[in-house]
Amino acid sequence: MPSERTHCVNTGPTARTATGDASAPATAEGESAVDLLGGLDIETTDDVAVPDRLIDQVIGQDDARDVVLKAATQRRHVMMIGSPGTGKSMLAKAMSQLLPREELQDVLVYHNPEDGNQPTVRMVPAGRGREIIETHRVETRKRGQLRSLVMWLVVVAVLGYALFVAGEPLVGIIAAAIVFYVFRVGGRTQRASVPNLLVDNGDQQTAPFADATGAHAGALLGDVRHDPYQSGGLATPSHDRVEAGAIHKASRGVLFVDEINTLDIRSQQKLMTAIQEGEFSITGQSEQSSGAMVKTDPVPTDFVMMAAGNLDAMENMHPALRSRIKGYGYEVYMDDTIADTPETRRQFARFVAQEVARDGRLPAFEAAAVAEVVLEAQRRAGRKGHLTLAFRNLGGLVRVAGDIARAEDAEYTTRDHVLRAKRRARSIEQQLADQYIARRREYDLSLVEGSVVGRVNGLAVMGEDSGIVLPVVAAVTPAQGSGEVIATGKLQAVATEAVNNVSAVVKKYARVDLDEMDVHVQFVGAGEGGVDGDSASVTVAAAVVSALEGIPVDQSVAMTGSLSVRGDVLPVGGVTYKIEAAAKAGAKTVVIPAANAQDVLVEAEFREQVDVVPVSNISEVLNVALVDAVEKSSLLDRLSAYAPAPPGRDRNRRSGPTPAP
Ligand SMILES: Nc1ncnc2c1ncn2[C@@H]1O[C@H](COP(=O)(O)OP(=O)(O)OP(=O)(O)O)[C@@H](O)[C@H]1O
Repeated sequence: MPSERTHCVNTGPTARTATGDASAPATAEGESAVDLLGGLDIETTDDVAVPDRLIDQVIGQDDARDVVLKAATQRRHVMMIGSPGTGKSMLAKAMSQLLPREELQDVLVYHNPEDGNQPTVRMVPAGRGREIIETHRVETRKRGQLRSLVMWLVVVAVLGYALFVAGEPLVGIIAAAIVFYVFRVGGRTQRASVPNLLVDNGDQQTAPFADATGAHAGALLGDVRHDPYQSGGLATPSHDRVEAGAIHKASRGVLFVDEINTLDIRSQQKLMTAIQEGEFSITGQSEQSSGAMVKTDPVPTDFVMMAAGNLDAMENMHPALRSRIKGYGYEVYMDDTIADTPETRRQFARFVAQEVARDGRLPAFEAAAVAEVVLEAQRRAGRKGHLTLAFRNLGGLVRVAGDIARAEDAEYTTRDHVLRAKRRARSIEQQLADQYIARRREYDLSLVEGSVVGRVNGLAVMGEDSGIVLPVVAAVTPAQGSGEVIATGKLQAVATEAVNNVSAVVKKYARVDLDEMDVHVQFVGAGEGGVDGDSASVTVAAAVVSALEGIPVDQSVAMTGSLSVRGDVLPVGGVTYKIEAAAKAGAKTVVIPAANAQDVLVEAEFREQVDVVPVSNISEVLNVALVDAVEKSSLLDRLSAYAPAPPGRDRNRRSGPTPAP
């Protein structure tokens, strides 16, 4: 639960302008921390008010928020589909705060004297369950004490009679043992009269929230424990062995199941029954267990279901379960990004304050540190004019920065802490990519100087956020029969696809018939991962054309882009990370699809290192990548008839510095 905070600054549109170092430029584009905070007048996140209700803490996801608010009043189910860490479980918890608490009940399970294997169930208002149990316990204790007293009196009487009157000590001991046993067995009947408090809502401040993500059948549906002592009066009464499942604990509250498709089919079917009937009997889940004999009366399962997952989850979940949720509720797709406006920036400042409050140990963030988080949110969005909504990862950055500050006993988390955290909180893929780049340097695989025929520095993405330079080498030889595409390594399919994409373009202008040539393509140093045939197609095309025409490629140029059969360069993903990888590897120019120009948000340190050239068609790519030669002019002339380059763009007149983010 979020801690309550003093309300100091309204993160709404009326906030004033900040003072102090927050007004210093924080980005190369000259945006000050104040701008990056949407004009917020704060020194640290201590000055930012954190709302009490979770639903008010949710940033972005307007559709999902509306749905949750609506579903809470109507008690409808919700299915949320979207990327991890965008707030699905947060919204589910928020829903539990919105549902009325007054209706909560406790559930008690009683021994059934007529059939010990069918315990009876009773519902009482929340909090009453504990009172009932306590009353029963006190009564049982009193009766037990009286019983013990009586038992010891009888034992003493029996022993006394046997010893002093009958003179038969052995008979007396046996008789006393029988008395002792009879009283013990009787005592068990007394224990059986104490009910089992199956669902205890006594302390619930809000409607319950049960997270059944990855739960096994017993945890989801309830279970009856196995009893190894089933004879000799030692058995535990069956009602005492009954355990509630998440579906019972969530009754009148929220049952949250993330990655819903990972629940086994049988559990999904039972879940459906629980949703439909609003009650579900508890029985032992293991057929070999003595618990399997036991089945309680139905226990209420009147919960609101909040299911979540990614798109795969929706495809793989039981269709009937999906239709049940859909039929009695809403489906909502989570947003990945949100428009970057002063208002959303202020909300991001609140996000940092929320995470600091939630963690409870992190030093508050200075305004400039918050601005750096907003910058990172811009970068991670991968779209110009947007901020990422992948808050779990962004929260990770906040925590690492705060932890660094804490380790240094700093009073506040500063911009420098955030910058260091960004380096430290690299994903596995980023770490791998850096190792990969270092290793390639060692083996001299990264060639970023001079010119080579048929070799082009392509760019690829590992994971979601790590670029690598992936050179493509092509050679063209006359074919024995009809020409083939031959790729070395495991990337035959990728290479064939890329060459097929470019062959239409090549055929139009080439002086040789590509069908009569074998095209050899090699992705240098690539494993299976990282290479997406589509985004490599411009690279493959440039390598093949260079090899066909014998014109060297400038190795300081790296490129990415997808090629249409008409020769247009189409947008691809991960351009920012690719540009950064090219800069790290030492490239001087990066060719990207013009349509991606607005997505570029390169870290300041790389901005001066590379010249980014947005292009729209293959002739522009070749114009930039091929070194000046007579053959090049002839090639470009032939190409211009097919895919004319925009006027004024030639190798000596590139588009200038990195486009502003
Ligand atoms: N929209 C949001 N607004 C504010 N904070 C958020 C938002 N989304 C996520 N967070 C923060 O990130 C944390 C993790 O988010 P949450 O667990 O809700 O993600 P999720 O979508 O359920 O992810 P997963 O599907 O991986 O479980 C939250 O506890 C919260 O601190």
